[in-house]
Amino acid sequence: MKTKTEKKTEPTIIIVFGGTGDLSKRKLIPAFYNLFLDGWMPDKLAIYGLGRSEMDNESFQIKLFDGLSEFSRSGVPEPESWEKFKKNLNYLPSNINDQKSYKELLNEIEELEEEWGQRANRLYYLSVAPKFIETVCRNLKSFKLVDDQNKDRIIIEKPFGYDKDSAISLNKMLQELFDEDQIFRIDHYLGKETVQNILAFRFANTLFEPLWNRNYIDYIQITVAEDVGIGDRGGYYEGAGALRDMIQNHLLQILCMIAMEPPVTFEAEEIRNRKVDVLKAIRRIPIEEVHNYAVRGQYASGWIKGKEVLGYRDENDTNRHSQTETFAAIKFYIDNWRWQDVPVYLRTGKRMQEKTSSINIQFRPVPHMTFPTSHSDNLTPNRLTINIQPHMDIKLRFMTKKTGLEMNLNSSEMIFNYDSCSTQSPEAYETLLLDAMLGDTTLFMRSDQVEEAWDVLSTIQQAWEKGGEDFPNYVAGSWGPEKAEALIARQGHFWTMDIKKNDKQK
Ligand SMILES: NC(=O)C1=CN([C@@H]2O[C@H](COP(=O)(O)OP(=O)(O)OC[C@H]3O[C@@H](n4cnc5c(N)ncnc54)[C@H](OP(=O)(O)O)[C@@H]3O)[C@@H](O)[C@H]2O)C=CC1
Ligand SMILES: O=C1O[C@H](COP(=O)(O)O)[C@@H](O)[C@H](O)[C@H]1O
Repeated sequence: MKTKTEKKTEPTIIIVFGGTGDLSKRKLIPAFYNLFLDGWMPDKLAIYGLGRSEMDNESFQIKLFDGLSEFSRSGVPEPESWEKFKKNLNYLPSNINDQKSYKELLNEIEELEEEWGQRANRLYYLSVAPKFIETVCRNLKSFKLVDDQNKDRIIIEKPFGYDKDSAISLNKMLQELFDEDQIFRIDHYLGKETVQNILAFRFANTLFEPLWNRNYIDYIQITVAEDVGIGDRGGYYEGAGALRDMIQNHLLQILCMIAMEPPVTFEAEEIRNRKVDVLKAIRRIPIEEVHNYAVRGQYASGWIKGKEVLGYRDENDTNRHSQTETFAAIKFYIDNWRWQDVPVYLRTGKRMQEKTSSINIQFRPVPHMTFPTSHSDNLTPNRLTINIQPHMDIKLRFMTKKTGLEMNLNSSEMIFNYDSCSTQSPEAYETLLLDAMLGDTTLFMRSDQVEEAWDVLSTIQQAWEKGGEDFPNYVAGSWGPEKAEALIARQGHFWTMDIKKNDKQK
């Protein structure tokens, strides 16, 4: 298997539908720029931003420069690097619904390829609302902008469908037009350094794998908490909610990486097969049982870090009686030999007290208490914490003797901290865009993964669509609704954010 360095990207033309949009400015162009700075981009490179807005190349470049200055991990571009990079940036006014635009795009691409004296790899990034995906794809095919004989690829942003049926139709349409290995369904969490590291941590060490099962693990928690609200994405979010926006993709994908069986090789299909096995094994929750397994919430106004913030219904004034959840917590079980009866708790929410994403693997308590109770007050079960962001580290909690003449116990931690690494972590989009250019689908979602993930959630979606929740039910700046505490407390478990006082071994 070749490394990325050995593969080296071939002459490439990148076409961003939605090039004037938020994602392009904040994530995509900064990612392309950093790949360029780090020498990953081919010498023959062109990036086309597409949108309806009227502007010329120069104003487009200025807009992107501002975006880079604000959002790129490398900060304000150095003049020399920027001058070199901006030569690759072009703007093409275009309307997705107008066939003339595809003809113009084809002319533009063919002229450039003629100038280069060769056919380039064409990478189409669909950074547009889901309703446009079909129109763009059908036109890419009919205008022969994508050719399956060449290394042309299409990146599709989330949300991928709205539910299982819509995802199946979307997949059907895409697979009619393109080969599966040309389709890159992106989930940016899979590009995060800390998420990719789960595979290295689990499968490049002998230490943890023997313990990684129901015999030693009591329960698993995955939290993705955000302190931001929905901002100006209300139009999209109102029709999505936390279940579709975060759980269906990011949290279930993290769960797959935690729970999957060891892959035999690091090949894309092998990794994707092992992940889809997990999704298939997740126990489906009967619709009448949903209230026992899943909790939803919506934020009211409150305070975050000393700043007063609006409630969801005020922030998103499209629906004053909105029943859209901005928080979701779910208890799952995975029905297989490794994980039978181990609860897996997922939770995510907006306007929570802090931005923090972490995975906690809670090990079982010791089977027998060797030490006298008076000396073991602090005895806590082992716990492995994988902090995804903003703190990036892996912590292993274990018991040690407290220094002194008595045999008293103390909880200690071993920490691997990414700050100690000599190289700065690339942004998730950098990893994923480079992989897409190289044709590596490992970190992208295959059609069956997406459909299976929707299937896992389908009864929850049905139950929640009926409405009936007394929203808003949590204050901005808290850790979500009280029911989320009860969901986990019922089994004597607790969310690790609130552990300080109660974290004693039973
Ligand atoms: N922003 C984010 O953080 C994230 C976004 N996503 C997904 O990425 C996609 C894009 O999101 P985002 O950038 O936020 O959206 P924006 O609303 O900011 O951008 C939408 C883009 O679509 C273009 N557009 C709209 N209608 C047309 C049309 N008829 N013809 C041509 N272009 C059109 C707009 O250009 P113009 O107005 O110039 O026509 C604009 O460039 C969505 O699917 C979203 O769900 C996913 C994860 C995070
Ligand atoms: O996909 C999405 O992710 C972001 C959170 O991403 P992060 O990398 O900042 O953790 C979330 O805010 C957004 O609602 C969702 O669409």
